Amino acid sequence: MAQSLNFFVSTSRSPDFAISTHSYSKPMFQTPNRLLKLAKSPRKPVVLVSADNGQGGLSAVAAEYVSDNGTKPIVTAPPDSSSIEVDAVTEAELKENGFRSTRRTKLVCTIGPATCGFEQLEALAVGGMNVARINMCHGTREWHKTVIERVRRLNEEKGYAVAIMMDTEGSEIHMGDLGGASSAKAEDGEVWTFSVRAYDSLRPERAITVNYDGFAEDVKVGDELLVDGGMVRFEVIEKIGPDVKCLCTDPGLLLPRANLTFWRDGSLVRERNAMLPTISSKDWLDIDFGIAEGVDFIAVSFVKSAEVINHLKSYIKARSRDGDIAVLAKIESIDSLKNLEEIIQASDGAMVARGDLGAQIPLEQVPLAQQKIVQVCRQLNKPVIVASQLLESMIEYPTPTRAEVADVSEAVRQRADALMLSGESAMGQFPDKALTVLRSVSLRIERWWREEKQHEAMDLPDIASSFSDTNNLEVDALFVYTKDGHMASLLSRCRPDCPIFAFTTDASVRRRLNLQWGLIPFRLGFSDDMESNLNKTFSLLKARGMIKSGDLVIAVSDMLQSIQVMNVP
Ligand SMILES: Nc1ncnc2c1ncn2[C@@H]1O[C@H](COP(=O)(O)OP(=O)(O)OP(=O)(O)O)[C@@H](O)[C@H]1O
Ligand SMILES: CC(=O)C(=O)O
Ligand SMILES: [K+]
Ligand SMILES: [Mg+2]
Repeated sequence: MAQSLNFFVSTSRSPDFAISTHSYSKPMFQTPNRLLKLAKSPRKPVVLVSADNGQGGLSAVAAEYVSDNGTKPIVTAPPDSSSIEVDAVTEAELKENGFRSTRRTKLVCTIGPATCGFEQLEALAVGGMNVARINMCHGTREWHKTVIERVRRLNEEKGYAVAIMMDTEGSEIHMGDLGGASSAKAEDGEVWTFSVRAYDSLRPERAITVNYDGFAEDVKVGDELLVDGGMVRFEVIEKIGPDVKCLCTDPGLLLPRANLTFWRDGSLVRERNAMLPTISSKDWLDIDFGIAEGVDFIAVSFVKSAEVINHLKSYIKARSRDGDIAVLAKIESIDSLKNLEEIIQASDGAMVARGDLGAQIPLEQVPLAQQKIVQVCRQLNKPVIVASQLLESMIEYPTPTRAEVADVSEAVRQRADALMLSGESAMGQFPDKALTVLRSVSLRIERWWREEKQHEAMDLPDIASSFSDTNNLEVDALFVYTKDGHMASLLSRCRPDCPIFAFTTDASVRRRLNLQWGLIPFRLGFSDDMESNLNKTFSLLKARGMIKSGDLVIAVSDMLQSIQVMNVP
């Protein structure tokens, strides 16, 4: 039976909106007309605040609703009305451990030779992979197509909602592919030749192809050449036509297509590639491929401004079947930091791409940049991924370093939406173990947040200041019925203590929601009648043992301006 609650309906505290409170008490709470009117004026946040859960003590829950008048309805065949799509791992987790223990931080795995087989992909899905990333820097389109098909098969056959993220190559300068070798060792004092010449079959010893034609003209004798942001260093000692002779000063392993940067007098040489477009002609072909294959996210490398994001978004809109590929901005250059807010505002999410970022700004600035990017994304309600070298040592070893565990913990503490594995899952020896480390560290830190009531003092202007009280109600789960996912992401942004069950009719919305903090996306056919939606959800979830009678649930929807609080019958 529904529980009796008193609600105060108010607009957010933001100075743009007048405070309007409205007390309301009903077993099944339906939004009063006053709220309906408010919510109907487009783009006005409305906050529903409940006080007094009937069991004494002040409690509050806030749900923010932004009217969706501008968004177009998504047309897809509704799923079978008698079923609910959820993956076996989530189902088992909910059954065994209940709501509290579900992982909130999402996990992205880069797929490479170590993980491209169907069984390997399945092992990652079982291990908690929410998003599979394919990096167009590596492999052929045929290879990527096979990976996409396998992930899709996994979703269809096993009920997963693993999303696909395509990461563009971008036009930064990088080495060639080492003629098929998996790596090459550069030793101290050796002289290597970097050249724009393509060595077709036989790569001479200590010779590296560079992908940028202007390379030999742009570098100067005395420049420092950094591979992968400093993993290996060279000094330019001589230029002979297209060949540039470089002396190895910091030895290390050269990996295929490793990124190259140049430093002169202690600062990064940027002019050389300022003219290169963010999205190269090869990238556009890859993007066409991604659109044709129906990827869920396109992550744009080396974004410099919001313009390129807007351009890509309109390109996708014109070409994609339902215009529903989300565009993520990779923050990995000085320019992207300079234009951070406008880039993130234009994007559907962002990635803290610490690998290249660390090659462009001093390493000691990377942690602060990360914190800033995560915060801006939260403010602007965009999902954010923390990426690169989280568990780098696990490429070779089965256990992480303590420092790596601390780094992962910090990203979880910052409440990033997602963590990403790169080489650890693409070509490492222990992809499943690395994923397990991300999963267990996430769970541990999230539990700490709840147990210690470590609710951040983050200022989210559009969310009721009663946000911290949200958790006092001790709700077991938030249910959100969402067509395009927007309402679900608003709830995710609040980072509540309880999991958010996001129900959507659309399989691609379900996959995209899988990147966002705390959302457990389900695919379910539903109508405008919330009462029947709830009854149906309860009976389907109860039948599968994912909820039980007495669980306290708050339900919101972006089709109807309603919020309901009830115990599962
Ligand atoms: N599809 C692939 N085929 C072969 N190797 C791959 C593939 N994807 C990734 N790798 C390997 O895994 C490593 C780490 O992957 P990652 O995606 O982080 O690439 P990256 O080269 O560091 O570039 P980026 O800056 O785009 O992340 C790569 O350097 C490469 O050796
Ligand atoms: C992920 C990525 O592109 C980077 O860290 O550079
Ligand atoms: K890339
Ligand atoms: Mg990068």
